Amino acid sequence: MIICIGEVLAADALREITGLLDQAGFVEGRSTAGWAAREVKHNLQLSTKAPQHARATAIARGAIDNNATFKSASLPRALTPLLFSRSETGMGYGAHVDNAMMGDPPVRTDLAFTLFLSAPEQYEGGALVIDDAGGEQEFKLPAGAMVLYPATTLHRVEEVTRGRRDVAVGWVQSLVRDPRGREMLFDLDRTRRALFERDGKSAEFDTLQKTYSNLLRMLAET
Ligand SMILES: O=C(O)CCC(=O)C(=O)O
Ligand SMILES: [Fe+2]
Repeated sequence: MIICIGEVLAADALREITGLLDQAGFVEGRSTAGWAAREVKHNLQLSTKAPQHARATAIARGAIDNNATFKSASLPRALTPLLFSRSETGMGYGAHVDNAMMGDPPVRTDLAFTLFLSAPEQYEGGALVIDDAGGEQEFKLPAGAMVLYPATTLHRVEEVTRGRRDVAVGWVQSLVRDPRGREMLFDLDRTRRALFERDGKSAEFDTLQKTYSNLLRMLAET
């Protein structure tokens, strides 16, 4: 399941992050790629030691952690630190698969996300292309929007042919490892919320609520 979530970052949060990134120095992106992905990773990233990193992370994480759709779809158990990546003209990231485990303490990368920080009009090329069961799908979303996708896929970022593409990327270890389980819980969650919205706390809602909770109990690992 690949989902796009609009307006994860409000305009003021986006403005503050892009302001921070405009003042920051970026370093070669290769250092954080696995040994094979390194060959095809041609971008820049904000060093985690840069003074802007902590503030930009705090703003972005505040928005991501509070996003209801993100929580419902990913059921986060842990997130890796955010990576602020920049692709200038001529840069991109060839086809690769993300490392299964990242960070210290290690986070299992069940899901990956790209939070777009540049508006699509600011660059040409630079689409994130994800190769999933249905074929290749391209994503180039408005600034502040996110694509959340299985980290198990081969994916790439097309070369930027004009302008500059800034994004924040991260990975999620889900409470529910099996993507089929996550999808069922996501569907049930949306349905129980819609039913509650429509009819209030009905008997049907209570049953659905029970099913959601019991399925989560059955599938969640902590
Ligand atoms: O920039 C993106 O949209 C994705 C980058 C990526 O695939 C990665 O950092 O592993
Ligand atoms: Fe990747």
